[in-house]
Amino acid sequence: MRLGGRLAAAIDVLDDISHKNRPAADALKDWGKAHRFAGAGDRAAIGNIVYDALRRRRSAAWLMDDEASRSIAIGALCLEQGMDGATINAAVEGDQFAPPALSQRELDALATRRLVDAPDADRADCPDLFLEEVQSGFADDWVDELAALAARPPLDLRVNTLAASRDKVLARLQREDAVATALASEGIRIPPVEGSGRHPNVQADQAFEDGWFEVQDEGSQIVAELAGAAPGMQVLDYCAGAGGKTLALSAMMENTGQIFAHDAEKHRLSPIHERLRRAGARNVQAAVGEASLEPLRGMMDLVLVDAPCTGSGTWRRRPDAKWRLNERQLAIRTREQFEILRKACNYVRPGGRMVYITCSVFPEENQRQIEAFLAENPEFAANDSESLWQERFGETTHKVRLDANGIVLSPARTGTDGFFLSVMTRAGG
Ligand SMILES: C[S@@+](CC[C@H](N)C(=O)[O-])C[C@H]1O[C@@H](n2cnc3c(N)ncnc32)[C@H](O)[C@@H]1O
Repeated sequence: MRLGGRLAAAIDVLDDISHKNRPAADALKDWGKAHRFAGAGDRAAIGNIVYDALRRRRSAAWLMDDEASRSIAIGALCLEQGMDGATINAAVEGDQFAPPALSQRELDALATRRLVDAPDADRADCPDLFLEEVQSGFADDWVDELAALAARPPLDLRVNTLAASRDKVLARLQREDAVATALASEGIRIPPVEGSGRHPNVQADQAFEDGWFEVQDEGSQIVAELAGAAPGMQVLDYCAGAGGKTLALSAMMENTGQIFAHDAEKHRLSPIHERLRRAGARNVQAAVGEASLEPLRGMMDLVLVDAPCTGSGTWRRRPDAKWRLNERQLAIRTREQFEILRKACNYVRPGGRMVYITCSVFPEENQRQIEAFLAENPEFAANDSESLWQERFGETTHKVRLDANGIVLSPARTGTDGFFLSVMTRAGG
């Protein structure tokens, strides 16, 4: 397929997403099924236009002075792939599968409008509903932070030290421009894709099957490191899900001690068994439902709460979720998070730690939850964020946002997805 056909396909997919309010991955999958002739390169190129248009929906619409699917797809080609109206028109000329060439009105908009002149919320590609949240979280940096959350993400891997070393994995992935991550001690980064390219399918490599690495954003690796799991500990991973953090903790504990991987929903936990097998992790047992945890009350050195959240910190990877999120969903998540904190804290032993994590950048899900929890539970106190960071990452504090009750990671500061972490210690012990 040429650019014109890819652009037409991306516009169809964007229409499908917006008319049916459905996830981008589902719409792309359906398009692929209905167009089996399209090769992997075409699918990747179409996916890039769709995801770029969703990440940069407001800025692309501003540039084109119109918010239709066609306009945001063309705007995304200009913003992310450095094209202009004349280049696009030259590429679609004579292509029967292409959408109509850019009109004079569209060419004029592209020629005269510059993103630096756009209103802040457009430059930030932020939904109006959540402007207050991000402004209160990021203060003067909110436009830069949200713009970074609208950029293409890298592909990050965590080396499983139970099976390989970082040097070994780096050597294996030499051809993929893989480099060691700046902060996470076992992380490897493959840079964001350029143009119509795609990331390598690292999960098809034998090294993945042999358990050498997992796909995990560097931010997720950093918060797992800051949780402070150590060999021999008794750990409850209260919201273990598919086990991304569980696997990181297991390696940090060198396969010793015990991790109870719990989730309220059995189907959420089910992928963990295969992942544990591949990683060679032997210090983890799965636990479904609160009743199974009764014997652990007051016994855990560490309770990890990787809470269900809006995922606003992962908008680079799931930009469609950014536009689907509403205030009701945020309210449901915050209620759940507080209830989970109330329950999970019962398993911490005197002198033990509870670690609260979200992949959200909204203070409502982060700092305010911790303030409310600490006010209700005076036997818990937040650990000092600066010492926590420095113990693990030395003097690199300029890169990270340190609040009284927690640490915030973000694409603009730490080059990671957005994450929040708070470590709280229970009195006694
Ligand atoms: C952010 S995800 C966990 C991701 C996982 N820790 C990882 O690193 O891959 C949150 C998980 O919390 C679970 N959850 C939701 N409500 C819960 C509750 N009341 N108790 C325990 N787990 C819950 C969800 O099923 C979901 O799997």
